[in-house]
Amino acid sequence: MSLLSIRDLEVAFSTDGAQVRAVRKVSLDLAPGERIALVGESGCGKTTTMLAMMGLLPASATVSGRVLLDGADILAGGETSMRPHRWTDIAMVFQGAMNALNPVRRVGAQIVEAVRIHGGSRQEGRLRAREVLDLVGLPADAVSRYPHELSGGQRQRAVIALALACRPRILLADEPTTALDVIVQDQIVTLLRELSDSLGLAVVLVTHDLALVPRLCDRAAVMYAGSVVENAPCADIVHNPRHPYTRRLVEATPDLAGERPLTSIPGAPPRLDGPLPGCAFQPRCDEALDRCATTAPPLLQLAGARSCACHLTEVVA
Ligand SMILES: Nc1ncnc2c1ncn2[C@@H]1O[C@H](COP(=O)(O)OP(=O)(O)OP(=O)(O)O)[C@@H](O)[C@H]1O
Repeated sequence: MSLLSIRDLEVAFSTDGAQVRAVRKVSLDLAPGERIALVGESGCGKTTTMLAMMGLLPASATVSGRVLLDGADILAGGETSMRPHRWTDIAMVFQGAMNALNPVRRVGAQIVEAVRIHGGSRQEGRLRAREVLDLVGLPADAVSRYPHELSGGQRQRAVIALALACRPRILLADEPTTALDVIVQDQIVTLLRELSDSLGLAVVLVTHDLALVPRLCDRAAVMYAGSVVENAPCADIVHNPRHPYTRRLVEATPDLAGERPLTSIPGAPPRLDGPLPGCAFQPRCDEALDRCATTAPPLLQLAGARSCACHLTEVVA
């Protein structure tokens, strides 16, 4: 059984009389200790999918579908069913979190507080703070440092330590290396991989940078305009992509394009506040068939534990 399964997740935001359908029928599975990536251009629904898993969407959001933890739906009961699992089973490193640590509280105190909020004593909190700071490779004196006394990479390690405070089984990491230099980026990716291996921690990495994905993850789900258009083991995503959008993403990624010339993807993703007839990628796709403009392709299961939503794949299959 999967540790976490998302089934037919839909999220819409009400804004100025319009409905933004940010997440459309997304289904994902995560096994214990597995590492998956959600990739795609800005605005394709990655963060919204993560926030739905944490039960942290704003009041303007309407959510449907199921989020199953150990087979039980934790979305159906709203906050009452989500709260017991937030941070203790599923934790999140938010986008930009390293700059959102409380600037006037020592790092250790912030971890002690997280433990106490979840029922631990101050003494347990102090012990756990030392443990998690050690786990993320920070020196023992980091416990009494203020965030501004740490480097960017150290602050990101502290944020990861904070997320691990209540021993979650799943870590959602939203753009955890953005705004860090390439050497520190590499250190954070290595840290996440080592933590996942040593703690059996399942990881969902959210990134727009496809080059990061094979360095950390077992498989990747590519999102476009709120939907998963391809889901496959990382090696297949990078070396044998089936969806034209995935192919264009690989060709636009410096570290993955190899000998091929780098090409950007023409045009922009569609607006999500109106109808999307047919395949959402069709206006930017140079392989589109007539039916792509009118009929949305279903997400087809293919051999090799992969799936793809493209009429061309259907033709080949
Ligand atoms: N609170 C909100 N109210 C209205 N629209 C929202 C809200 N949050 C997100 N959206 C819209 O939902 C869509 C998906 O956004 P989301 O942040 O999930 O994408 P993303 O792929 O994570 O992109 P990024 O990497 O830029 O965060 C976008 O069109 C965005 O404008």
